[in-house]
Amino acid sequence: MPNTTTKASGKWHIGVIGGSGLYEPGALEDAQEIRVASAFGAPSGPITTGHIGGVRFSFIARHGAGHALAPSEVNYRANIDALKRCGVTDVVAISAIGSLAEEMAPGDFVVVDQLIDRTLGRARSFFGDGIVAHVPLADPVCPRLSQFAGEAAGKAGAKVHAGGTYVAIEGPQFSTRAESHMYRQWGGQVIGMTAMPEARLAREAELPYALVGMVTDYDCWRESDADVDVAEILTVMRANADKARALIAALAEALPATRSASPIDTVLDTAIVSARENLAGLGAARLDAVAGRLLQGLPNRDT
Ligand SMILES: CSC[C@H]1O[C@H](OP(=O)(O)O)[C@H](O)[C@@H]1O
Ligand SMILES: Nc1ncnc2[nH]cnc12
Repeated sequence: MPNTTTKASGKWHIGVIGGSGLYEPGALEDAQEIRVASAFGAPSGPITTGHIGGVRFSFIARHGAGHALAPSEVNYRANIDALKRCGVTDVVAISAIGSLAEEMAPGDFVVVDQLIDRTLGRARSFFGDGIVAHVPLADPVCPRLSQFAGEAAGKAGAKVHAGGTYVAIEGPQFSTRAESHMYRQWGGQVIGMTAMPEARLAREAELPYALVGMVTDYDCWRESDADVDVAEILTVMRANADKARALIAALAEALPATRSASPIDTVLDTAIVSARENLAGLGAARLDAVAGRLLQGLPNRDT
């Protein structure tokens, strides 16, 4: 189902990336499961696409069916590229997160607004191979989409924190106690293993990105609390999965009828520094979705 929406249509098409414990999106009208090939390798799995009200949603489970992919094994580029190929206009990611802040308690939802990247060696850019792009990332999430996602989380019955700095660690091990204390000193409020490079790549693909984290634990900094373990995370996530699906449904209602342009839609206009003639070169072939807007009309030297 390539490119069923263009941003020019004024219609929302929300890509949802479901994290730990959220492997399917809930009821979508006329739901279809599709396999989308990406030039960047295999996405985590099929995409389920359908409508809620007038809004199209396309859902991918980040860790794949049966949670087969570790955070370092997720092909973040393929997932974002595949969503873009479906015609997604905006991406909402839903994640399990640990809390580094007393007031963000297990069960609460946090609409993340800043990220600290401690991941190592993950493919973090679509560009290279002759095409150099430097997108701005000062504010790595879209404030407009985050606002709607936060409203939707509230309507779904969650206690919502508007804003929070997420520390993305490589994992798969949880943090040491010293690291956990250090991240708190850095100003980290929540912690996870997947928001980077996902947010970077969404920005490069000109997709506004929002991240709603569901707090599952207090990591290992809090003396009165047991140290985080997976069983604890999955118990809280299972209890919250219905709320996450309700959030998706509420988002369809929270969005205005028409999608107006976002500055993120055209961020590549001023980010690509390589000579324009290089855009038709070798590296451009696989950028047909991510940077297709800029490549249209250029001769393709690969064919
Ligand atoms: C299953 S526990 C740790 C795992 O959960 C979070 O995943 P996601 O962000 O996809 O919900 C965390 O980042 C770790 O990958
Ligand atoms: N404490 C934690 N550290 C890293 N990722 C997590 N995901 C959920 N809880 C986490």
